[in-house]
Amino acid sequence: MTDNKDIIRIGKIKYTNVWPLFYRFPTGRADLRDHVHFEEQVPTQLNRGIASGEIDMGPISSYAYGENYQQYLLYPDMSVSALGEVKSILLFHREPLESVANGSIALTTSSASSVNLLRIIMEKYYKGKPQYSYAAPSLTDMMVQNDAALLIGDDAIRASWQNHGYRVTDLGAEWLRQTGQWMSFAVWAIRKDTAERHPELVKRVFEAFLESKRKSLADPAGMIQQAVDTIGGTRSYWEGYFGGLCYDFGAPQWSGLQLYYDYAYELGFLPERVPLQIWSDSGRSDKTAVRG
Ligand SMILES: C=C(O[C@@H]1C=C(C(=O)O)C=C[C@H]1O)C(=O)O
Repeated sequence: MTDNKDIIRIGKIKYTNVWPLFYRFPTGRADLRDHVHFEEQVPTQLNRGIASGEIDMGPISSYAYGENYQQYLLYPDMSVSALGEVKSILLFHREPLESVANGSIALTTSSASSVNLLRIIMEKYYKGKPQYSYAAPSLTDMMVQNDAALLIGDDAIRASWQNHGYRVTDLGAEWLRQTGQWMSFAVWAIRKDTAERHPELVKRVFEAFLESKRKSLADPAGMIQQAVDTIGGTRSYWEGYFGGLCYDFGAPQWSGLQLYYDYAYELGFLPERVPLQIWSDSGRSDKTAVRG
């Protein structure tokens, strides 16, 4: 039985990319209604919130899991991943990447996974260490004093619709080109102490997320219309956007993400090799599969 006092604080990424996992989440269901509370923020805020314990679980930057994996487990079967083009992880630049690699890049303050994916790509494949600075996500302002700008999420989507005249590199496509691998940008992390304290509720929330994913992807019309109404663009744009992302998290995604962590470790961004600790429905960490 779920204790009446049980409540789980769930982070929600403030971008359209996570909608399938939330759009049909059965928030009003009797066994969830008083037990889940959502906090909507950009990824870097959620990364900090879950690390400090203000949030119990939810999607965070995959890089943030790597920084603090000792404290977390990962739900299987849910992520924001792509094999190739993402459409919302975009580097805008004036010159070819070979020259950007020795130039200056403005980075959105909302990202951790994509920022470090960019650093990996620059160092490993373009042999460069550009000068990085953080900036608010405005393409026009970021390009005033820089050779390139990294945007993610809806900021990247909106910028891609501007008549900006820059070259655009989709980092998911570039990662696939260089490695042949998947990339997972967001993973669903649960604090281990939460999984231990509320095993039943953590299982119920897992099933609720999967229900939302299944229903949203099977019948995406309402979600797509809401994206058109709130962000803009056409129905066919959003069909292509949601269709190009993958919300699964299994062996193919694990292998791409493990390579990303291995490179981040090799280049000295992360202090240790990162194991993928997957939650299993006992909710107990001692029964949890460890990969990597
Ligand atoms: C696909 C995306 O993935 C995101 C990128 C993240 C990051 O770079 O840290 C974190 C979560 C995801 O929302 C996107 O934002 O468009």
